[in-house]
Amino acid sequence: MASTEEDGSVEEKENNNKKRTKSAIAVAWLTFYNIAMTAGWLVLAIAMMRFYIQKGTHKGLYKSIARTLKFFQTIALVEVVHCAIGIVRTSVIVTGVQVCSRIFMVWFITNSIKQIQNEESVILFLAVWTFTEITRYSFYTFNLLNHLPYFIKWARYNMFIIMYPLGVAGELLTIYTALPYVRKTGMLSVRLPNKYNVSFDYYYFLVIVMLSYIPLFPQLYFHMLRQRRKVLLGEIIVEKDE
Ligand SMILES: CCCCCCCCCCCCC/C=C/C(=O)SCCNC(=O)CCNC(=O)[C@H](O)C(C)(C)COP(=O)(O)OP(=O)(O)OC[C@H]1O[C@@H](n2cnc3c(N)ncnc32)[C@H](O)[C@@H]1OP(=O)(O)O
Repeated sequence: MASTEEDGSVEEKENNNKKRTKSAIAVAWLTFYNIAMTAGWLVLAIAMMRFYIQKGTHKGLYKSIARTLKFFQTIALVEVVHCAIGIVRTSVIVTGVQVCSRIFMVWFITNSIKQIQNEESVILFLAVWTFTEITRYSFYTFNLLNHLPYFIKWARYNMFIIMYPLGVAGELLTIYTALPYVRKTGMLSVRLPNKYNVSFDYYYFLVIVMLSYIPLFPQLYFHMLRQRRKVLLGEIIVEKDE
């Protein structure tokens, strides 16, 4: 009996150690990831500001930062994996919609349709994304290091109230501007007849994507409002009790 209890406690200790090691690895990875992403988006912010100051126009700005943008935005797919394996407490669906819609904007709209790259709406969503991501990743980094300045927390859970609609406006305007080019060129579309007997019209697909913002965006926005209430108002209640 004594030996079983002893075994049990050894096993328990081993399990606890494993859990601790796993979470330490997860914390180390997330810290590295968030620092790298903060740096990446900071590089983008500086590159955009430098371009504008030097050239005095936004024309050509997208092209100058395209590579860095594609790299850091595509890497964000890792965040869906973070949720799926449970190292961050966020919904796979919410994160998936957020990340995939961004990747879609970058690769299948802005990168594929050169004629729209100099539109003001592109600069609008780029500026909004950049500000949001610098705030978000630095929030996660400082939070993981247990040294979170209040202004970063405040910015993370307040700025989205304006930034989210602005970013979405920039994205929708960009897709809208792309529609005539897509229709004219028939890009990424599959016409009948063909040997697989399938057809796909990218123009109508984009119309559906635009319409899908109507049910999906409010869900993301209300998710963030709930997070805001949890983090900001929750903390106020705790402070009052203390
Ligand atoms: C095929 C084509 C498909 C097209 C589909 C089209 C439809 C699309 C419709 C909508 C489109 C939206 C487009 C987006 C536009 C913009 O981004 S505009 C710019 C403004 N944007 C924002 O403000 C973004 C706001 N959104 C987000 O922050 C996220 O994307 C999120 C997923 C919604 C965030 O939510 P969540 O992670 O749940 O909230 P948090 O409070 O930040 O975190 C919760 C907990 O998880 C921890 N955590 C999360 N990530 C990390 C991490 N990287 N590292 C460490 N920790 C992390 C976080 O600390 C929290 O933990 P706890 O404190 O323990 O709760």
